[in-house]
Amino acid sequence: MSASLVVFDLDGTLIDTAHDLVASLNHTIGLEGLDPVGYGDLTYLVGHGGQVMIKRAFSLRGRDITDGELERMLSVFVEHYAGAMPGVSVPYPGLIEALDRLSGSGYRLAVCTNKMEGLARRLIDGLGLTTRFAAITGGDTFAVRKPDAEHLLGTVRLAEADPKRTVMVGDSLNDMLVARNAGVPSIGVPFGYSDVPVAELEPSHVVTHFDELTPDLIERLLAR
Ligand SMILES: O=C(O)COP(=O)(O)O
Ligand SMILES: [Mg+2]
Repeated sequence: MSASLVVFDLDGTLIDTAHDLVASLNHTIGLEGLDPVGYGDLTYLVGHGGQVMIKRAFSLRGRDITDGELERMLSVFVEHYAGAMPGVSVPYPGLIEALDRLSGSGYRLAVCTNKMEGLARRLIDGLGLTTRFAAITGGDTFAVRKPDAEHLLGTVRLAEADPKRTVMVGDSLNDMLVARNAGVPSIGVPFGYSDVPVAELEPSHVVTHFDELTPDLIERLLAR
């Protein structure tokens, strides 16, 4: 039988990255004289990769940005963010226990994030979590990214698992859409960076704490 897989989004799902993202973004846009963004802005800014985050921060402040400026700002951001990693970013409560529980029951685990793969790997590595994952893919791993089904299906292939035995866990619209597009059940978490309540994104199921993420729940969703 081919392997079963639980795929996690990164920012706002596995790891609370809010403080470090805000610090590095504000460092970056501050160089251009923009007023800092706050934690409340992350629901609009995060989930589509670094470029979109910077572009949206500029638009929040009513400023246009050229492609050349964007490229320069992105490298400033990446250098600052990568240099501080893992900073004060931490796994959400109960995550490690949930990963232990799922691995212990034979599930493979993977990460599918729109963060650049290099940043994602550095963060996951800095938190000592790399060996837990059969695959880690980012917004620049494939030619497409979430919500394109191929980002998730490519992650499943790298993890050598069965898409029919895969569940996606995420905090935002792109996570629910990629799951739907790939034909896999989704689990929403309410503690991330969605701009609407996660239930409104119509995941197959919502867990409010990782204590609720059990092999039994995964099997119930796969049986539907
Ligand atoms: O916007 C990003 O950089 C990534 O966000 P994600 O991990 O929620 O996909
Ligand atoms: Mg997310």
